[in-house]
Amino acid sequence: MGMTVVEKILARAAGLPSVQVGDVVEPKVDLAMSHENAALVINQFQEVFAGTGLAPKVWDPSRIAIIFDHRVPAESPKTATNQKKIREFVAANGISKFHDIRGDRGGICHQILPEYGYVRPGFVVVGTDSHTTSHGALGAFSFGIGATEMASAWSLGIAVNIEVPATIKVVVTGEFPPFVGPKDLILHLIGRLTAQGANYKVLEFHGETIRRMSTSGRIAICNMSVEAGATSGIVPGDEETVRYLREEAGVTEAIPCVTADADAAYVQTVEIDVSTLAPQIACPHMVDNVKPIEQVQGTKVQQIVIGSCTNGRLDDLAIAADTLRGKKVAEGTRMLVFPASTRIFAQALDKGYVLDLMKAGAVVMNSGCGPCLGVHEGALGDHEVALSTTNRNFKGRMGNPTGDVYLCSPAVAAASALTGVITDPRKGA
Ligand SMILES: CC(C)[C@H](C(=O)O)[C@@H](O)C(=O)O
Ligand code: SF4
Repeated sequence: MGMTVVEKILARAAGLPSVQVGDVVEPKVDLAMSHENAALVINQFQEVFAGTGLAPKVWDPSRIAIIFDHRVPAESPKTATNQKKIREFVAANGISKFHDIRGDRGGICHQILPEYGYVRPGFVVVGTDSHTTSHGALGAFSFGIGATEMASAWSLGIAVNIEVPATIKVVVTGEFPPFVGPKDLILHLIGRLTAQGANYKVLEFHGETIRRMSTSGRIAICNMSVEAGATSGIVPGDEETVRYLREEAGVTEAIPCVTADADAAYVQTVEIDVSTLAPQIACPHMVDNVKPIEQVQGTKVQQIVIGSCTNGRLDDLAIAADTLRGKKVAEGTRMLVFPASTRIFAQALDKGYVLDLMKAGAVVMNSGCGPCLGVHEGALGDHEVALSTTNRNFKGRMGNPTGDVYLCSPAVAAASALTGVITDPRKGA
């Protein structure tokens, strides 16, 4: 029997000729990522060595990545002290893939890993963040784990007790209509599968639409795969993956890609033709509460957010700038834009997008998680409504349990910024 991409990756990483769904394996980890919650991992890591008489030592400092992003710059002395503790640990252990609070190499972890070429096709990537699924966009098997599991990864270089997940094949065909894109595709898919529909499973993306899709779009769909409950999303590595890693991440060494066998077994196949897809909106307070825009247009919005690891890349900012250039954000609505990395921020400056957005009335914020999680900046007032390109709309997301968060594409967010109500971007075309 053939193997899926993830089965092949796990077999190689576990040193086995093959694996099957349900097998429990302990694959070697190629990259272990944390952000500010590395502080928790450090505590657990020290526990692992307590009483052994051995000095705590990470298995391979070149394979650990730590990125400050959730609370940058620190919003409180507590966060600043945590960051200080992590910085000291990084220095003491020689961890090289460290991204501190800096304007020249900062950003959200799920943007930094692809941007710096830290992730490659076929890698096993673990991260103490649920959206670690993002890196499936580069053909890696990449998933979120807890601080305790991460402490074992740091000490042993393996992911412990990994049950080989079943895989759902998602075949996407057709040409996106104008103002419809990868974000609408993934919202639609989550709506169809539901928030638990892919629990303990991998979403493996195929089809001509995926083959034509940029790495940015692939990151958006793999990023949100976890919102259907998936362990991970994965786009098997292809020419676009190699192009991205060479041209954008500057990778020079060979980039072998892992593909699925023709006779691989899938637990389910989902087919989507995007040529008739409308802009999709995830309504409060569940990501699977997805409706076509027709059903919610006209809803008044106080805060528009464009950014995050889902949609804070240059193509997303280009859509926003193209929509707002020479126009104004509606009175009574505020628009917050936060580029996913400082590199993207600099590119957006070069292209004039930042000035276009500022002149229109948007507030362009530093790169990081910003308002997405609701713990840093850009909180909602009581009973306010946000329309956001981020990936979660749970109660309290964006810092206020009485607020409502609607999720959408950059095209919808930008069109709505001009009107102050949820607006179909196709109408202005
Ligand atoms: C804070 C962090 C652990 C969390 C996650 O796991 O995803 C956050 O990034 C989020 O998006 O909710
Ligand atoms: S931008 Fe949002 S979803 Fe992404 S890692 Fe940060 S908090 Fe999580």
